Amino acid sequence: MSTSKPGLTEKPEWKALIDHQASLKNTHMRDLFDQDPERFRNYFTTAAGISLDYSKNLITRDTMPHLMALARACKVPEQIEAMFRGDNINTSENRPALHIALRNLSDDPVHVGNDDIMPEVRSTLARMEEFVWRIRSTQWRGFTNKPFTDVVSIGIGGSFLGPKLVSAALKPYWHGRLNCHYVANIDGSHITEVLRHINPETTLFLIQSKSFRTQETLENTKVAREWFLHNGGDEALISKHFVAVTANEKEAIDFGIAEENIFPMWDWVGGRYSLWSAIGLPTALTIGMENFRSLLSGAHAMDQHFKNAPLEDNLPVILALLGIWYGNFWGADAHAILPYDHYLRGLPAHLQQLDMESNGKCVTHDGTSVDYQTGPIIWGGAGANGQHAYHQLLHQGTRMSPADFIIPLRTHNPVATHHAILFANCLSQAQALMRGKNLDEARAELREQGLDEAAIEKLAPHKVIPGNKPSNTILFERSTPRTVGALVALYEHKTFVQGAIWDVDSFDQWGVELGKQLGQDILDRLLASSDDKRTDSSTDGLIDLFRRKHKDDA
Ligand SMILES: O=P(O)(O)OC[C@H]1O[C@H](O)[C@H](O)[C@@H](O)[C@@H]1O
Repeated sequence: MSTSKPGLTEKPEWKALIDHQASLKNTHMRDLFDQDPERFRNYFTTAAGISLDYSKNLITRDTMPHLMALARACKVPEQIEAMFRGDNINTSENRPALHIALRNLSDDPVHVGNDDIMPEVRSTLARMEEFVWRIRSTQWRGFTNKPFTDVVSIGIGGSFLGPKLVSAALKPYWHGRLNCHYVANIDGSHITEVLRHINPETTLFLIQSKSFRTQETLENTKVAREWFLHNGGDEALISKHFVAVTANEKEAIDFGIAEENIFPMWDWVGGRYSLWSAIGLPTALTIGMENFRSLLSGAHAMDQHFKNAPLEDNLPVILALLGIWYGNFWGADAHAILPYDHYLRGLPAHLQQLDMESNGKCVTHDGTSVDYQTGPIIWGGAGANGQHAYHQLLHQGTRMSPADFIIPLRTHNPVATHHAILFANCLSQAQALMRGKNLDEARAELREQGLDEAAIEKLAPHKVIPGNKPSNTILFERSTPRTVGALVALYEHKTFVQGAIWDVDSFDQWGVELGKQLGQDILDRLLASSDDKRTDSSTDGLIDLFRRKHKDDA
């Protein structure tokens, strides 16, 4: 590494963690639980309505102090301050990352340069409020004067996953007549399937794109517009049915969106952090503005906790450090997000973008190549479904993937004893991962079933479950706007802390650009009347296949 400052792996705190990990290699978590009856209490903490049990981790009383020392050596507290202060922490794009301003419900200013951005944030919220009221109260109607029944949000990436997650998470709070649909993919089947079921007279389109340059979003918007014009609408009626959220007002206007129908976005909000802005309009339209403000208040409560709590009690910091512990010192490549809540089933997809786009980086702020692992592969899905599918790998596979079990204490839908069963499933999975089953236990179990000794010896190794697999359990009262807001903000800040330790820019995403550039060139070749350009034999061969097939079709 050609850096003048000592790199992360040269820090004494890093080296101390390597030694500490070596000292724990032969420790089993079940012994740690047996030795300390207070273990649950010692590793349980609550903030902003979210509780975290992190007792089922490969940690002793020395581990967290070591990790906290690393966080301090990496100036995590200073970096938290810098984020809240509005410093240009997105160094490659020379901008701040101020999603915290979008849910700043205090009277405190938030500055970008010398300007307080809060008046603009508040006035946008007020505009959203008025818009939501006009649609929901049916003051604003479709071109045949019928109230809207459907909202179609067209957007992708950060302009899709966040609002989709939150809208689904808060389904119990949907009230009124509005259905909400999302169109993201450039696969024509996506928009076709949505348009098939809606009526142009009663459909409102929300075009969601920070840049207003994203191919998928613009192409899908063109299709929606054509569909509208061919099904009773005309140019003069577009402004009744098309609304945009963007930081690029000019291109939205050029595209044909009426100026008064454009809600602002700002450079200082990353797409994957934007569900709190007007990008959240699909959510606000379905749950109402009061609930949307509660969502913001939950996130704000987590922001306050993150900003003010000591590192030792700081939920995002604890989660981040545990992730560092496994990714950098135990060789884990992945991290599982396992929501035991039907409404939160979109959380793994949202966190995939949040975490992998933020911390999937290989150079530090100053452009030096890292010599350590950065962001993990985020994966997961709803429990208990996953137990009947991929949990097998968690229990007996050779790879390490720490997991977050996420579950509300109470359900919106108390059906029979379902919630107790769901809760039992969640706890038993975490317990099984922690305890496992050793060879003696496997043998004893088979003996009880009456197997002979030869059969026992044959089968027992297959029934051994190593255990010692780490997990967190994240709990809250119920999936409400406030708790969902706090939960999503918790993961945003966790991601930030990890990026701060790895010294990467968590707010850019240059890696996604190359595919876009090459995609345009390939598209030109697919559609051209002839193609004699050559790049590499695989891409050329596949282009030829497509071209031949479409020539055959024609
Ligand atoms: O909101 P837009 O400008 O349309 O961007 C949509 C998405 O596309 C990009 O390619 C980025 O990878 C995402 O971070 C972004 O959220």
